[in-house]
Amino acid sequence: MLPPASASNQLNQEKQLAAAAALRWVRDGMILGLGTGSTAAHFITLLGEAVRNGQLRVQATATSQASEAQARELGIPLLEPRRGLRFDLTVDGADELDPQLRLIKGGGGALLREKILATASEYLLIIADSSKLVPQLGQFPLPLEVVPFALPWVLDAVAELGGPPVLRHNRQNPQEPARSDQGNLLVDCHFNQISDPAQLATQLQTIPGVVEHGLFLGLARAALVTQGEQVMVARPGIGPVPATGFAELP
Ligand SMILES: O=C(CO)[C@H](O)[C@H](O)COP(=O)(O)O
Repeated sequence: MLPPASASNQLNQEKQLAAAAALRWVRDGMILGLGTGSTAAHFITLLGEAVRNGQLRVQATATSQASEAQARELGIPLLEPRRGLRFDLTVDGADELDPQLRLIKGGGGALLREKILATASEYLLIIADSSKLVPQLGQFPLPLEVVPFALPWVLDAVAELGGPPVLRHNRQNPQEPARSDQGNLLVDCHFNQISDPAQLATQLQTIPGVVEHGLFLGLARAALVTQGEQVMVARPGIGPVPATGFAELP
């Protein structure tokens, strides 16, 4: 097994390769959704270069304040939310994806805006390193965005569902809870194995005070997952097979 530093370098390289492959799915004139996290950040960097070089003219909306700041700094034209706004393509990372392209997202705390943009997109393309593809969801703790007042009751309800909940803390200031861009709390639920993601999603949706959960079901149309140096493409229930490059959108 690789030592941790080399393993994380390798995963970072895989993220960069997946991001570079995703750039080839972007067409001139597209309206894009920009994801959040380290893999999405690689994509935004490459997109910014393509915009600066005049290779691509696009407009975009970001799924977090962090991604928005990065895109603004790189000169990517940004669109505010408005009625009727739809995205041709949203490119985002994931914490876990299974062979049906069901996802766990929200490790970076942006699950609410990520789900809003994914739902408003014609095409959600996931980019990921090889560690993210799993046979069954649940090893990665499932994030919830929770209204602060509701926290105690949400913790009780999630514990009853069999996913021991842990309130996420601010990395810079561990005494404080982590907050989403909306000012809500984040709770990570340790289910370990999620045998029926659809049933769990329904159960979580009915808990008052849960603003959103990190299960993304039926939203991803394709995923670019790098294994070593090879970028693979997976579609729900199909693949992964080596990605061939251009014109992957149906
Ligand atoms: O859902 C997310 C943020 O809320 C990210 O897409 C997810 O956490 C993956 O992050 P990374 O690309 O850094 O591994």
